[in-house]
Amino acid sequence: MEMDNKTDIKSLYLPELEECMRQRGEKAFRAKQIFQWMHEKLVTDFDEMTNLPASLREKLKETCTLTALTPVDVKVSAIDGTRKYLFGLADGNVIESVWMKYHHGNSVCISSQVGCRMGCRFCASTLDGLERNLTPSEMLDQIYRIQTLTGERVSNVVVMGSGEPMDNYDNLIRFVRLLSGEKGLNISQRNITVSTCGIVPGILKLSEEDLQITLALSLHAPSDEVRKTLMPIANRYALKDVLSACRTYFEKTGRRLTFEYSLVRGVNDNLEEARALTALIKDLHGHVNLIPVNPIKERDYVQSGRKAIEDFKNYLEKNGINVTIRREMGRDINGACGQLRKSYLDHEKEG
Ligand SMILES: C[S@@+](CC[C@H](N)C(=O)[O-])C[C@H]1O[C@@H](n2cnc3c(N)ncnc32)[C@H](O)[C@@H]1O
Ligand code: SF4
Repeated sequence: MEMDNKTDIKSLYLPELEECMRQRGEKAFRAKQIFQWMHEKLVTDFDEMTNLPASLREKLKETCTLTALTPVDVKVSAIDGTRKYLFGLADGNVIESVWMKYHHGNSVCISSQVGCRMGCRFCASTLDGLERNLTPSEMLDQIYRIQTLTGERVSNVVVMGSGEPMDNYDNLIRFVRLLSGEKGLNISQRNITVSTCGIVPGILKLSEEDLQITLALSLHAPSDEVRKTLMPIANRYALKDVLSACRTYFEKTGRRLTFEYSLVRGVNDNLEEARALTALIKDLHGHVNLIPVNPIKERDYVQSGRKAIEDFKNYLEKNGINVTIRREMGRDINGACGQLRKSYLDHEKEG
């Protein structure tokens, strides 16, 4: 966890931080104090760590970084209070995160990479490719900053913002363990969902981690043929292998799966596809989340009509599949994931 030869201490597990303190000639209990300042009190500056001697704070400033994202912009939905944050990173990159209020608590959707290299056809996050992976501390700090800015506790986290989490695997795992750790925000692993476009080795590895998180698979089509037209990753991993990996995840963890299915008019939304989808996942005990595709100006995909969406849902339901239509949160604030960042970058280029 070295950045510019400085240690990214917010990405360290407690025993690693203790070792880091020992190397600097400090007592191990200092690590506990610092860990608490970072992960419970959510401070953004070493000078706020008031129970540390000034000399240690200076030493930390010289040799360590304390990741703290800077809010660049926030859009608040007049419809449902959803907030979309644009955060600046230390290297000048920007990322977006979303805060949503549900009756069961507050949920944050975080980005796992700056951009994405997976190239899904309807997704704004991938239009400029992948810039870089986010560090564990940059993933955590999206939640920490939002909790501080809203003043409200976050109880659910979904890794469904820009980026493919399995393409940043080690940082993702560290992030999940720090976020759910007893000495951090202590968010239950059952309230953490990781969404993937279907990277088979990543899913299999995740099933061995002894984690209780929910796995969401971006399925989007019941056949390789249609899936390939929407998601280039389908050329690498066949559906039968992706679903077999999902089955392994379910068997190893006991966690029910979520299948995301973005409905695109005339592409994947007819009843023939609903039938094929039912056959494909029937014995996987999963839950289908239908997402009316959110059109982006760079592509010409169109959202399915209300009736087609309802018919699709009813077909699945009648055939024993647990299904919901995703409520469109923050419809009025540049909806699709990656779009706020994209319009910010385009504006910067023009300016
Ligand atoms: C942005 S991705 C991030 C997580 C991961 N990379 C994945 O693909 O599952 C989260 C979900 O949003 C969906 N998505 C992306 N762009 C969308 C759009 N314009 N309309 C509807 N859903 C979209 C993706 O297909 C995926 O199911
Ligand atoms: S849908 Fe997910 S994997 Fe596909 S380009 Fe967007 S962020 Fe990447």
